[in-house]
Amino acid sequence: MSSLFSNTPQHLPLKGATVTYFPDFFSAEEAGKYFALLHKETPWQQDDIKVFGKVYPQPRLTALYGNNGKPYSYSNITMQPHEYTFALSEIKKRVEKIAQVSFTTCLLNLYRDGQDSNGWHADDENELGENPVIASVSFGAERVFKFREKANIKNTYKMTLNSGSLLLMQGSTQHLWQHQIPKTAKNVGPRINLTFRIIK
Ligand SMILES: O=C(O)CCC(=O)C(=O)O
Ligand SMILES: [Fe+2]
Repeated sequence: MSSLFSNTPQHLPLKGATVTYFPDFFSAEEAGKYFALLHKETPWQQDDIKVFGKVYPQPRLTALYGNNGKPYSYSNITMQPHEYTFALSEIKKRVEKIAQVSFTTCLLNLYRDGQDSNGWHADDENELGENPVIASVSFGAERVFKFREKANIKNTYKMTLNSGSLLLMQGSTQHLWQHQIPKTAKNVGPRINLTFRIIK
């Protein structure tokens, strides 16, 4: 249910996880400005992923930024970081105030339309350390975001991530739950997602 004070953080009811949703972390004006800037200025790339031995183009575009030169590897892809832009540093500072950690790295995802997606996964790569803090910012089209419990994949939780929102995942979340952005047949516009992480 949406409350009158939608700026209030919402703690998601996921067993054993610590996930907090801030629906209006950025104003609509800021979100629109950042969406346009990042859409235009980011050197988007499309890597190939291997699924059950077959190679496919990843169903979205990505870019990696970092302040310690460390690459990030997942799904057989290794990405090298670009240096933070002014806009990304501004966003990083805002997010760090709430998350109370210093992030090194930001993975950007561009979902061009409803056919772009992100399959079930947990952000549990070794270089993220035990109990990673992951701060996920969304700009542009609204998309459905789903969680499922690893120990009981029928136990799912579905929400919509709106433009300007922040989703903070902490504690045991990545150990116990997976998440995804499913494809949608709806006619949706592009969406940009930023996930701030710490790579040791
Ligand atoms: O686009 C999103 O909201 C999720 C992105 C994500 O899960 C990831 O990049 O690891
Ligand atoms: Fe993720």
